[in-house]
Amino acid sequence: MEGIFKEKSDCLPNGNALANDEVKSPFLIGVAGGTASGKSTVCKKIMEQLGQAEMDHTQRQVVSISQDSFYRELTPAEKLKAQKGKFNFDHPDAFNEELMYETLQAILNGKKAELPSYDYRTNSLDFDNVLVIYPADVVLFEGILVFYFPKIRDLFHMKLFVDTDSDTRLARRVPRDINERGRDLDAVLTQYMTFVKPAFEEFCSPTKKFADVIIPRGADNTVAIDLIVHHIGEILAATNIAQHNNTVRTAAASMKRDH
Ligand SMILES: Nc1ncnc2c1ncn2[C@@H]1O[C@H](COP(=O)(O)OP(=O)(O)O)[C@@H](O)[C@H]1O
Ligand SMILES: O=c1ccn([C@@H]2O[C@H](COP(=O)(O)O)[C@@H](O)[C@H]2O)c(=O)[nH]1
Repeated sequence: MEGIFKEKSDCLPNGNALANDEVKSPFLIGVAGGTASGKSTVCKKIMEQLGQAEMDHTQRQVVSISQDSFYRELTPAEKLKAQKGKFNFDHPDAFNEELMYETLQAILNGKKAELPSYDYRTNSLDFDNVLVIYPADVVLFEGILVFYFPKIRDLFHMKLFVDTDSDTRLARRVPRDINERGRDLDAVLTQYMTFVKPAFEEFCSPTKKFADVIIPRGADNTVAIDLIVHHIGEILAATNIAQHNNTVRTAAASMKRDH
């Protein structure tokens, strides 16, 4: 997975072109929670309420990325295990921690990043479907273990934990994995009891204590989402004012120089 980062944001295609060496360092929000707790749905709602969802992705001020893009590539033997539902995708070792850290660092340094999507049917990264992350003002990073790795946890400016009861999560995971991830009922339940539930208790649930905001009931919690959206809106407004002031300063300096 070489070449994930592109050069500095001078290649930014939207109107927010950066002046000279100015770096667009985003506000990074981590969104953790158990499987099927509603992490992606919460991120989607936040994007929608900020008017970002319908925007072309090159123009967005808020972008959402998933920890699934950082599953490490499996050896042939591990692939065989995964196909039989016998590989533990809920253990921290299933992720490429170093790449995740470097990528988030690069994004924080205003670089464009290209992330593969994840194909749950083949248990592998899909480099034909790449999500290009342009420098943004707010970046949401969601996944089951985004608060597990201390080095990564320390990068977040704000940490949210989506706290949905485990029966509800299982009831959502079963139809989702069958309909969207190509699994059968038996495999979903066996994987859940063998790996997903024990790993949630050992690795994911203990990270709730690191959260700044816990969102009970996930996307149903409209009050919590409204408060978070309001906070992000204030960050974006402050960024826009700072960018405007910077543009005015640069224009004034260049007029003075030309004079
Ligand atoms: N509040 C909700 N009410 C009903 N279904 C939901 C709700 N939130 C999520 N879902 C459904 O549950 C499944 C998992 O949600 P998702 O947001 O993908 O969870 P996660 O990203 O935590 O795995 C999806 O099929 C989604 O449509
Ligand atoms: O190949 C794979 C990779 C991951 N999983 C399961 O996915 C969830 C994490 O995704 P959520 O959207 O947060 O549910 C994790 O619990 C893994 O068990 C998989 O089944 N196969």
